[in-house]
Amino acid sequence: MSKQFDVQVVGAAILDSLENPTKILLSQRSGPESLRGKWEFPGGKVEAGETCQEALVRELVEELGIETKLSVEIPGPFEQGWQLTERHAMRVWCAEISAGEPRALERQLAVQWFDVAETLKEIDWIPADFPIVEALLATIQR
Ligand SMILES: Nc1nc2c([nH]c(=O)n2[C@H]2C[C@H](O)[C@@H](COP(=O)(O)OP(=O)(O)OP(=O)(O)O)O2)c(=O)[nH]1
Repeated sequence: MSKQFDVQVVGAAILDSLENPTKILLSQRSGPESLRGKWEFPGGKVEAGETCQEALVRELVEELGIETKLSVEIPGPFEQGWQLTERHAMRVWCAEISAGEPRALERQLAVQWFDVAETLKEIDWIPADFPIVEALLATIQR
């Protein structure tokens, strides 16, 4: 679909193993108030002069203190990925940690591993993430 979004966001589905995923690492937002306490894919906004993949690797270093290897993208319906709001769209990649122990280094309330198979659907996600979670589950369970 061809729709242009003003703000490009990138996020990562960080899995314990790309070959045999059992756990996923999520961040819990502290703000804004409407999203406080909700869980999300770690990531953030792409800055000028960066590719989406560069921005995602940078955000994961800044937010969680980890180096990551990105693998396949979870493709959304738009060129810019998945619609989050009228202005924001997010591209999402599967990823694996290559170095470091994840810690909440920025404004997150928490960073936590969740069981992919049993809990992914029961998590208090940012509502805009639901279709991405469905697509992720379809990708993983294939
Ligand atoms: N990182 C991330 N953001 C998401 C997800 N779902 C969702 O609606 N969003 C929204 C929340 C924010 O409005 C926007 C991402 O902004 P952000 O605040 O995480 O990015 P940032 O750290 O680069 O931004 P800034 O506060 O430094 O300006 O996208 C998600 O799964 N992950």
